[in-house]
Amino acid sequence: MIRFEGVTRRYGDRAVVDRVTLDVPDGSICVLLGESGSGKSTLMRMVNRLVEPSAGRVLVNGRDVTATDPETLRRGIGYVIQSVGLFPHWRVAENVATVPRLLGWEAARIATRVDELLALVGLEPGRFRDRFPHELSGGQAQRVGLARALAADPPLLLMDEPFSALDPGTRRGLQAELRTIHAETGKTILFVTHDVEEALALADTVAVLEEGRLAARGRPAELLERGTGAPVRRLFGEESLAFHRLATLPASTIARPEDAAGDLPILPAEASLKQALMLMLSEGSDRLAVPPTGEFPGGTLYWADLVRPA
Ligand SMILES: Nc1ncnc2c1ncn2[C@@H]1O[C@H](COP(=O)(O)OP(=O)(O)OP(=O)(O)O)[C@@H](O)[C@H]1O
Repeated sequence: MIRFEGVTRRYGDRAVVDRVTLDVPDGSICVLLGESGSGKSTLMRMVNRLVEPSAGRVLVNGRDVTATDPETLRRGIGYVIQSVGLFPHWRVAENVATVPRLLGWEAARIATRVDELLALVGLEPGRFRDRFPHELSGGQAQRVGLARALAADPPLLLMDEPFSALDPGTRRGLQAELRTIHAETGKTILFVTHDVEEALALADTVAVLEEGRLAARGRPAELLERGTGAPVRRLFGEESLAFHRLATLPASTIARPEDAAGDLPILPAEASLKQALMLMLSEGSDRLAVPPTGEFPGGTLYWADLVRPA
């Protein structure tokens, strides 16, 4: 779906993006992760032509983006940014309808679509469609920004640190909702963040940028395998690498296939080993019951087993 082919962007004699080659498959969430100034936003902005490459090519569906005029290109790509950028004098419904109006949809179709999208992003249409942006919390405004980006049903979404300004609880809630929306809509999502936990919570694949170069790439569990390279260790922190690795492994992988005896705290099978560790600490228990689900027959998770894969 998106292909970066040897993409470089120079400002003066400095390459802020340096020969990046990367594929983002259809329907996946790829997170660009790196420290401030590593070139994440610049790389992303070459997809919708807010920045042009100095060398190399960006292809969307096999087509070089420079072959499509920027306006047409952008109408087919949802874009969500940290500052949201809602029009302050337009109501929520008008903001969400920006692209459908540009595309000339009929009023009734737009109204239906707006309500459908507000519900999708967790805002009750009756309560929110007529509000102005200043009547929204930061988290609600971000939800409206996401609804607006999804309005014309673009197959591709670019999200540049969309949740960075939110408090941790709201941020985790929106991350979970983005995963649900992704599962329901099958969009291809390119997501920029400098937050390693956010990357692990969202990504199918993580692409690590360091000083403009692609320093590592893989599924979260692959990326954090023992023996991972220096850029990943630097970014995740040497001393917390093992802790982050637990977040990439599901509890079901190491639960012992035995019935939970007694009254143990319950952990869902799809929870990560990091969540298991947190539950053990908060409940003061060295065992957890993992109930059966799907293929998983159920079992018991032991503290002693948990510390081994880390
Ligand atoms: N228009 C520009 N002119 C000159 N330098 C630029 C320009 N845009 C970006 N840069 C530089 O390119 C580098 C990469 O910037 P970019 O915004 O892509 O990084 P980033 O990884 O997204 O950082 P952050 O997480 O802080 O947003 C930075 O050093 C920045 O100062």
